[in-house]
Amino acid sequence: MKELQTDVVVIGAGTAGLSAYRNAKQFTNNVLMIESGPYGTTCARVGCMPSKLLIAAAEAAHSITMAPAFGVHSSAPRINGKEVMARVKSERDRFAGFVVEAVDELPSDDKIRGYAKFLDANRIQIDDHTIITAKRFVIATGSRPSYPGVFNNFGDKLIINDDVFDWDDLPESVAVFGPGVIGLEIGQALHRLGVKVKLFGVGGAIGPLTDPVVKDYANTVFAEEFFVDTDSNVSNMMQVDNKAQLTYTDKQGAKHTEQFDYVLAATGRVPNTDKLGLENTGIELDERGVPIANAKTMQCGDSNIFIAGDASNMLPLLHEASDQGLIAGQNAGRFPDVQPGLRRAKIAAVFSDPQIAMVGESYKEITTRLGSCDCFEIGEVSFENQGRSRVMLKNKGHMRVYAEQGTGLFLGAEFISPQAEHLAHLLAWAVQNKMTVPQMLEMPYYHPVIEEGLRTALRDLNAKLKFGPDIINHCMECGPGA
Ligand SMILES: Cc1cc2nc3c(=O)[nH]c(=O)nc-3n(C[C@H](O)[C@H](O)[C@H](O)COP(=O)(O)OP(=O)(O)OC[C@H]3O[C@@H](n4cnc5c(N)ncnc54)[C@H](O)[C@@H]3O)c2cc1C
Ligand SMILES: NC(=O)c1ccc[n+]([C@@H]2O[C@H](COP(=O)([O-])OP(=O)(O)OC[C@H]3O[C@@H](n4cnc5c(N)ncnc54)[C@H](O)[C@@H]3O)[C@@H](O)[C@H]2O)c1
Repeated sequence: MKELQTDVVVIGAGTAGLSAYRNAKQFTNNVLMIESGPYGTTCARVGCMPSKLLIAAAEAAHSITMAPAFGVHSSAPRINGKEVMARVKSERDRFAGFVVEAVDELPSDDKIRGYAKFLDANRIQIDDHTIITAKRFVIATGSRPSYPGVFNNFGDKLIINDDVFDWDDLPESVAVFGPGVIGLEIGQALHRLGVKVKLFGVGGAIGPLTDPVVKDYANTVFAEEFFVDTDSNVSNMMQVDNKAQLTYTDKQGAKHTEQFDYVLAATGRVPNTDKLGLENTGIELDERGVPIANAKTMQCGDSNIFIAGDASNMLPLLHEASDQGLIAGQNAGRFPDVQPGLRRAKIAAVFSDPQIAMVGESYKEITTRLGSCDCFEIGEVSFENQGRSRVMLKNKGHMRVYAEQGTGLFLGAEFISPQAEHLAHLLAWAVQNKMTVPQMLEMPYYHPVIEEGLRTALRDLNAKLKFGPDIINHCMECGPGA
């Protein structure tokens, strides 16, 4: 067994780990980074980037399908699955290649390959070849898909997101379990690329939404396009004749037994903290075995251990992994001088069509915090008659915006709409700048743009806060269809 000593060990070379490594290095040269899997990060290899590449192909196909509604006719799209997957993989490899190149440039003595496990609060063992004694640690081990054990009945027909991006061709049929972010994005993209998709969920949940009005709208709009049952009843899961077979009960109560080429488990992810030997460190863990950390410093209790990225189970998103890695890395580097870092306004976007976005406090968080005190108001807008959205034939969506009574402080929003990714940024900037609804209405709005829909929602909110007049339907000074 090789023995090493260092100041800081970063476990995991994903987005959070790389950020932590770089930032810890600002304070000490003695930083080691441990990685058990391939370099390249989850985001670039099997996450954000390949999923958006698949969605881009689906959007191309969908725009051809929609063209006749504009009077533009061509033959129906012919989808070549091999070419679709070839582009997804070659572009994905390009993105992941940049990360691998960056890792290659790091000093080779700083990088150790193998699976790290804590022996105690100052020692980790890597596989069966190295023991490292370190003063501080950053856990940046990411997350992995989690699904009920019964799914294993599908045998090798059960897949996770990673497997989709290994395909050389598109399959004929996929049953997707979990209409959360991954299931919705990949499920709708596959459907638009001509794959027979059935998307099954539980309890009516859809995407990350918590606002019942927006959730209901999203449920309806996706179910109009393809088979989505967010409150499904599925049984008899098994593999038969080299196919995944299951029985589901439809909304009319009829039972259907169907076979699929694959079942995609998109039923959520769990932090990779359960096999790290954390019980040997003395740090406090929550009921899921995830270290309890300070969200401003990423420090676990007052220990020498920090955590970042999906492993922290705070907000499993790329920009959060990067920010948390920065904070954890700097604090591990300069420990015991631990300082709070910048935590930005919350923002999340789902790249479905229509897109879904959440900004600031969610409906669930606001109602939990403020209960039924009537101290917040909700403004809303439908995008069905919104001018720019109708022009583009993208007029599907509903937005709800929340603000505090009395102060008019903008708190957050949940919505499904065209170009939600962009609206979400405007709103997140407003949350971070602690803007009030009247201040947001003082900002410029061009015409005709989707942002005019946001303005309508804010005007509605402003009126409900008693800061402005009631909203007028078809208001003339707003511009036609605004
Ligand atoms: C399909 C999909 C689509 C997504 N799309 C988006 C998106 O559009 N936008 C967005 O913001 N986010 C998206 N995400 C989420 C985003 O990818 C993650 O939040 C982010 O990649 C997490 O980074 P990380 O550094 O925490 O983990 P990772 O990048 O997974 O890094 C963790 C690393 O730790 C290593 N490791 C684990 N255990 C050990 C150990 N014991 N010893 C050594 N090494 C270990 C792993 O091998 C891994 O390389 C998506 C995720 C998925 C799955
Ligand atoms: N666009 C993006 O930013 C993006 C894209 C993909 C993933 N991500 C990140 O990855 C995280 C994980 O995504 P995810 O989609 O795996 O998880 P998720 O938590 O978003 O969704 C899981 C879904 O599975 C459902 N579910 C649970 N058990 C089920 C069962 N037995 N049968 C059917 N449905 C079941 C849940 O009700 C939920 O709707 C997200 O929270 C997000 O932070 C982000």
